Amino acid sequence: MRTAEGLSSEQAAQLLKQAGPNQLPAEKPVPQWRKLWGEMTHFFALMLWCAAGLAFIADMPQLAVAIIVVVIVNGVFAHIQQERAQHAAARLRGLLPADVVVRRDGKVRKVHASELVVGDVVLLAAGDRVPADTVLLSAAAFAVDESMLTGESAPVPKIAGDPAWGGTFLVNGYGEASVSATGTGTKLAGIAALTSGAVPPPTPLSQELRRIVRVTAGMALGIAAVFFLASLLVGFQWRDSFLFSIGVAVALVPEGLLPTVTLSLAMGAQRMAGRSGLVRNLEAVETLGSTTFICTDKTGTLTQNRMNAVEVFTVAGPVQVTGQGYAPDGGVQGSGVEGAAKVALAARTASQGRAEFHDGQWRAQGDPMEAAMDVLARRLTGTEAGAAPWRRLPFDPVRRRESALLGADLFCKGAPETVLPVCEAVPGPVKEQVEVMAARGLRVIAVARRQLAGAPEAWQSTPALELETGMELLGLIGLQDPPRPDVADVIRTARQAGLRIAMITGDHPATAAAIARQIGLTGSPELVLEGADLPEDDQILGALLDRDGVVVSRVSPEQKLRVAKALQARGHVVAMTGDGVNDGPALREADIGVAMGLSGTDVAREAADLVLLDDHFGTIVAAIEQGRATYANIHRFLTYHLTDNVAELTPFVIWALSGGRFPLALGVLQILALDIGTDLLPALALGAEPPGRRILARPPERRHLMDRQLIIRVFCILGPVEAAMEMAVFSAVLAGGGWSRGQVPEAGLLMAASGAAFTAVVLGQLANAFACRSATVPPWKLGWGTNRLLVWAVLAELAILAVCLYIPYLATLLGQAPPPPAGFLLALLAAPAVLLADWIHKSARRRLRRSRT
Ligand SMILES: Nc1ncnc2c1ncn2[C@@H]1O[C@H](COP(=O)(O)OP(=O)(O)OP(=O)(O)O)[C@@H](O)[C@H]1O
Repeated sequence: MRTAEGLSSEQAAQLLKQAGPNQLPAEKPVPQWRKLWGEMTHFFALMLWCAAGLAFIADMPQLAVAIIVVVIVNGVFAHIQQERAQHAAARLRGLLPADVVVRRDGKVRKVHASELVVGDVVLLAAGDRVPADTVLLSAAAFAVDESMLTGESAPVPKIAGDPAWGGTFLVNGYGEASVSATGTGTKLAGIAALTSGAVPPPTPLSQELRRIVRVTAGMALGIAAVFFLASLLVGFQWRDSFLFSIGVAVALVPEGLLPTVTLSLAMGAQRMAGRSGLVRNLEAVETLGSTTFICTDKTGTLTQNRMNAVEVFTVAGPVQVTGQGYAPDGGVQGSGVEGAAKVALAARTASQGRAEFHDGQWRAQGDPMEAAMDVLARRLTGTEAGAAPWRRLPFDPVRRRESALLGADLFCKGAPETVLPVCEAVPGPVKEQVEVMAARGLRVIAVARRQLAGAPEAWQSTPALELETGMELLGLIGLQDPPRPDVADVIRTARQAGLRIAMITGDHPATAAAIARQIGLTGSPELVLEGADLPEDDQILGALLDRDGVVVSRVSPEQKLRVAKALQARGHVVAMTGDGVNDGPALREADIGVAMGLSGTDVAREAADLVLLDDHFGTIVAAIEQGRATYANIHRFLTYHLTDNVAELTPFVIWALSGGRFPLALGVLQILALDIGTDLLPALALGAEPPGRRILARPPERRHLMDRQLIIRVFCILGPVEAAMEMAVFSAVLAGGGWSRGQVPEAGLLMAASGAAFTAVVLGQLANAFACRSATVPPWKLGWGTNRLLVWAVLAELAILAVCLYIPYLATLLGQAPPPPAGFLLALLAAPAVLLADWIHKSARRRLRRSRT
């Protein structure tokens, strides 16, 4: 059934129906109940379970039940958030490119990897992931990385007849292979089942969160113990003392924090995807936010990757080739057109990429530079590509050239520095001409030929380095690749955001410098380095590169890795792009490895944290913007949550300081109602805040989530004001009801006063939610309605407040009653009080910053 031409579409469709898609078996999903159980047995939850158990022992069943309800509600909520985040991550993974080149119906076509069937003939090139188990039909310099199957990282050479296993990566050469097993039938499927339990190492964000959990839990337990002892000393019964200490512990545990962080990251990731940036793990969103240095390549990222050969230089002189982009028509001006045609034909033979004519334009199939060679040959000779070479010596970034053997001839094209030295005679003006063309921003490719002596078979297995010697130089081709139109603006924006940018390219220094100048990337003074000249010492290298606008040309993948390490050693958070087969180590080493979705290799995508679906430099900056926004959001709702904790803890502190003479304003159940009732939705809405306009107008910050600014805001400004209002309202209602210090207030009065205190905290938090939207600007300047979700969330918060106050059963359970009208009016003041304090603090900070600068 299989022919060298591959299957027909009908055969493939039928086989696909029979065998099913070429997908690894889905990991056996963890049952929902197990996940839910996990949410109810993590550290915070265990603390609460203990509290509930102790409450039972202490004969407080109501409290125990309430705490259990809290654990369950919180667990379900966290579970829903995690599921949503995981679905979002899975959806994003589904967007990753997964096309495979096959022969079907006698034609070369692209199909989705999942559509492969046994018998398909796939075309593989260096950088590809082998899409299914295959047997090689032909192979040239074919070497695969099988480390995912065997753990062995050295590339394994393969020849025709050898198997190439699905999931491995082709790191060198090219070939054709026939699919022998797909999906669950592949070798990888068996192994994937074994390794699916592997746990990835913790990321900086998860470490930071663990730190916060440990600190807050430690604080909660410590303070609760102090309260327990204090209340015993004051003369309370152990049962009451115990009740207080549970209240304190519960008040200090930010229950909803972790799921809110996960969801916020997932939302950030989804927004990035909306702007063509795909993160491969959620935590990368946060790391992107703290990026300080971008190392970007040139072709396709800063330029359009629409190569066009505009000049051919032969010994007879330069020939200008006209024709816009890939437009079909084009002419030639200059002498020696015949010589130029010879150069073009040789370059095309040494290329695998081709151009196809569609909708009045040439479109690249494969490498755009090689497609440009095809267009050039068509323009100069009017001929289509002829017979295929019988052997290819594919491009690699060390040789920087590519050759093909056709009949008794070897045709070679590549970087002039690597082609000219292997030519027998290089006419004087050629080297000069390379510099002249490169200085105009052209990518210069040298083209050469060698006539092989004897029968071609004798050269069948001669290594590339031996074949590519003693050549005759045919000429130079100058290719133009215009910069992306908006890249200069993006670079300006990135600069405003305090990001440093370096161009790290494999191209010629003069070409790279010219493009860098065109797009305004070069710094002053201009610094253009060559890979070979980089200092040996890593510290000196770091010091040399640690500035804006450096161009490093002719770099090898190993040098890229050194650059990433050297900049990290200087304290930078480095984003590094890469698309080649050997870029994996540099991408993994960088804090953010960035791969290309359109032009990059599967190898690079596999190693990357961020995949640019449009290959555009601007997408990196947009992703950094979103990363910063997400970090700011986590900061926002952390500020919001912790402020509430201050208001929740204060009644206990005052009660303890007064030696138990001042009644307790809030009970444990009210605190739980605040934490998981009124607070959760506004916190979520803060996590969804869109990026602020000025988020890229600030320099990058590398800071802890719980930094000094947050601690001052929470514990010195917002928290104390909210707590002061709560206690003032509580005291006022008590006093209005005739209570005086030292007395035990009558139960109804205490409940009404407690209801007023509860109301004050909820309204204070309502204002706080708006205040937390910005760390510098008061909420009225942001516009009250610019985060719609927050408006809905505070409306829901008010509804929950009303339910907690006016549904008698619930109010009694919480230990409160609706406050009297005067108490209610007073509680309303909590909102403007928080806003006022926030405004004064922000203005003072602004003034301080101004006076400092
Ligand atoms: N297919 C090819 N055939 C021959 N020579 C090539 C080919 N591709 C690239 N070269 C040569 O090798 C040099 C380095 O190319 P390489 O692809 O490694 O650079 P790069 O890092 O991807 O460049 P950029 O930063 O522009 O994306 C090029 O400047 C060119 O001279």
